[in-house]
Amino acid sequence: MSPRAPRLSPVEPRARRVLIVANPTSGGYDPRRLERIMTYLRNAECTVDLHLTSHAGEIESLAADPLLALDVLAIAGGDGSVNEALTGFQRNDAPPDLAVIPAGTANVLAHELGLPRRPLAIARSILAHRTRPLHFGLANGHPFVLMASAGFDAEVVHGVPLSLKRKLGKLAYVLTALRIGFTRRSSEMQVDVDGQTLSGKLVVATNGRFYGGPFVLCPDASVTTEGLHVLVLQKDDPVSALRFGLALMLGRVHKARGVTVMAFRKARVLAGFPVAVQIDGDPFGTTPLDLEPAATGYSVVVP
Ligand SMILES: Nc1ncnc2c1ncn2[C@@H]1O[C@H](COP(=O)(O)OP(=O)(O)OP(=O)(O)O)[C@@H](O)[C@H]1O
Repeated sequence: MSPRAPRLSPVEPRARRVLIVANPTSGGYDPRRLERIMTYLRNAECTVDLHLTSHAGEIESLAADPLLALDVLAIAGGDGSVNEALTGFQRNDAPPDLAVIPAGTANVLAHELGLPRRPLAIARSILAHRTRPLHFGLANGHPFVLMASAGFDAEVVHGVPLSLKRKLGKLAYVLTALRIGFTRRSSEMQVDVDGQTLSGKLVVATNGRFYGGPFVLCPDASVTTEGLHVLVLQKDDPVSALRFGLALMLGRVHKARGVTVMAFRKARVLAGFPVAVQIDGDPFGTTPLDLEPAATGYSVVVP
């Protein structure tokens, strides 16, 4: 028996044409969950298609297609897959609204937007088609929806083997941090923030509140509000890293000793020799790093 169609009031706007693009390699990919979402949508007379990616970069190309003719492009994947969609939208003059079906390793954006995980609730929110602006930042001109950072955490993102990430999920990051944390060479970075110069060992430009899942990094930030914040951490030795890690788990890292937090419009991160950079949980080369908010946001479906 097919699942019951979600009920909507007649006045609510409806999504009628939906394309779900799923990354089958993402951490929590579940084809049965997608099937159920599609059944709910079809029962509510919505035209829905499913496209499974076969390689990285495919979501970006699809999202850039000006002939998509969709109400909603729903990305079933993690934060990296959503990042690809935003990158594609940058080249699309009339992008559809974005929806996110959370299925990644950390899914920070799902926490930011308070997205549901149950298929019926996801289908309901897509059908109801209530949207908010999704603001994002630019790192060397490339979109990031959650954060861009340089230093130890980016080295971990660069160093975590994909097979370990698939097998252990978030634990793979902890093990990689322990593996490299005691032997790495730390580097001092200079951060020029709106004309002010700071220095530190780890620099995180964040568009949202959360980091690494449900952990609050910057309570004043929100992906649905314009603007970015930067956190500069003065130390990254193993003891300090542990202290900051514990503060993060308690949602107090922004108040920790040795951490500077500020809202900014333009920032530039420089180092004596190249330091690893990550955006939205994926490797993104090395410093220098130019950071700024994007001029406009895209519409994203919210519950
Ligand atoms: N079919 C595919 N094969 C290989 N890589 C893909 C494919 N489709 C998308 N990708 C890439 O996989 C990267 C990671 O995927 P995604 O973010 O969806 O999952 P994740 O890594 O488990 O989650 P998270 O980013 O939350 O940690 C994306 O940046 C995307 O470019």
